[in-house]
Amino acid sequence: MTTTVGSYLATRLSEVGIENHFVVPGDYNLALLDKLQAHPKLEEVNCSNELNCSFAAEGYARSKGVAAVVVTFSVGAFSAFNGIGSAYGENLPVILIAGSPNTNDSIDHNLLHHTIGTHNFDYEFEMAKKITCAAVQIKHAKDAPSLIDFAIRECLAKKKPCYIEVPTNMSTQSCALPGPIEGVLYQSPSEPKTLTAAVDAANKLIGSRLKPTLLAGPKLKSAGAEKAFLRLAEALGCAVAVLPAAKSLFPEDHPQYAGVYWGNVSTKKADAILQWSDLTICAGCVFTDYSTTGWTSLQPATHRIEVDSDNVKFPDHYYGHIKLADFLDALAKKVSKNDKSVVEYQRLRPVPPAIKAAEPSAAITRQEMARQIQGIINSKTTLFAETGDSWFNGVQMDLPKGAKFEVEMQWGHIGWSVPACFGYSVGAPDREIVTMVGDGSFQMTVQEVAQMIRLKQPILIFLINNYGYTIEVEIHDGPYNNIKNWNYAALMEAFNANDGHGKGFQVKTGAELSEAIKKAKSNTRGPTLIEIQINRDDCTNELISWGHYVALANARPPIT
Ligand SMILES: Cc1ncc(Cn2nnc(CCOP(=O)(O)OP(=O)(O)O)c2C)c(N)n1
Ligand SMILES: [Mg+2]
Repeated sequence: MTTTVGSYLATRLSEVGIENHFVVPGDYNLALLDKLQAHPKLEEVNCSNELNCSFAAEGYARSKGVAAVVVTFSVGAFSAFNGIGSAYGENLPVILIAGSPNTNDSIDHNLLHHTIGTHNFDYEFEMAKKITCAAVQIKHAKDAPSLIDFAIRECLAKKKPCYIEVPTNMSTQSCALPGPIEGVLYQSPSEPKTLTAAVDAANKLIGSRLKPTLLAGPKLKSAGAEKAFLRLAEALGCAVAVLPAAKSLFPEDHPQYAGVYWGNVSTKKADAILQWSDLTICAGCVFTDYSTTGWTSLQPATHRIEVDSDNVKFPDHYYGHIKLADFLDALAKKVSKNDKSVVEYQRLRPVPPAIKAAEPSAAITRQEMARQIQGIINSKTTLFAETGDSWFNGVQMDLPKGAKFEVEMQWGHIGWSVPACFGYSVGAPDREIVTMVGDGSFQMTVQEVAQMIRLKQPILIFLINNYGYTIEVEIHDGPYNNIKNWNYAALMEAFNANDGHGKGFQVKTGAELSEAIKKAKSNTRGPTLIEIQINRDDCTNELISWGHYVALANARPPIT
């Protein structure tokens, strides 16, 4: 009894939890697409192009935990590489599957279409190795089971993308049947002796400091350590802040929550309490020029314990092969309560300003826009914040219990949010998705709104039209930040054609915005795009300040 390479791959994708795979067909992957589509528990989702396809898979992995994107050789894969770069930087297990030339062609020394016109067809595989944790080429059917299992196992264990190249004449070839999926899912546990040593060292250091705090980072999610982090927070009883890319990973209605720590553009005075603290346990944190506001907010190493996905770093010790959740849980069982930082935080916590509704007929402002968006966020909302001033508007939103926040701050590809929220929604149709995206970003990946119409997704898109690349303006302005304006709301008519239910509104006042939001709420058969026209310089003061420090960091002279 045997199976085929294509069916083997389909079985494995389904067994790891994938129900929808994102595709753009091409002659090198058609036979494979047939095999995937034939699987009773797999349903393909078509995308408009491979860039959006890879971002849709990246978004699906955010809601489902793992994703697959299937493209054709070179012309497809090269665009998909961008979303794979995002998955790598954002720690998301996305399986990139690329159709490739017939295995006889390299032997016959043929030149082929969809290649760079040489006899070497391995360049894509070589490139994929650089941006994935595992890359395999299936050149012989008998190797398919081991190669597919290896690539998927690495992808899931490391929470990084992998690459599986399937020649066009391989999908229908016979190969051995798959064994239990446990052989792919198995991951070695934390090394017990090292775990105990690290927890004892942490407990001792925490006990030696007066006012410890906790900082949540984005890797908490990929490590599945959010609950363990909450347990440690409640065992220690200290103030808890989150990095911007970790917003919503700790409940914002929790009495210990102290805001988003982002240097001098932090929310709720998170920067004050962390700078007051003499030790911060940083769990799953990623400190970059953007997340530290141009390196202005990184605490001294002597004040940090850095708990990463599989290791713990102290100022003077390193402990490897420890899973993040195991360490947090074991430490939660050891630490004594020390609530000094949360007591101090009660003194520092700013009273939220009461933002009054603007004059309904006045020209809409960013502040009025943010006030009204805040008003629709509920426990079922997943808020997507695109690169741009949307980052700062999004980070400042208060999230009720259950609300989630998605941002792509590591890779930062403008336009990510449109295909990503589309893919996320395929994986989590019960979530109410609200996306904040600027006009410049929207122009990059707008086509996937048409796919939202096709799948009747009631996604609400706030398109902030400030007539250009405002985030870039605040970092470093020039003529290149001016873009051609579109009639964005009118796009929905074009995308609907004769069978769609997408709605588009252009709003210039607070009254028009609240009316458009009402109509969006009743549009359950498709997406609603609300284009909000605001002044080019009407941005958050946080963007201006952050942009200033990032520009300074970019401008550092070369070290001679
Ligand atoms: C693929 C890609 N290309 C260029 C950039 C650089 N960049 N980052 N932000 C921007 C402008 C974003 O403009 P918008 O979306 O209009 O956002 P706002 O800041 O709200 O105006 C650029 C051009 C980028 N981040 N990603
Ligand atoms: Mg803009």
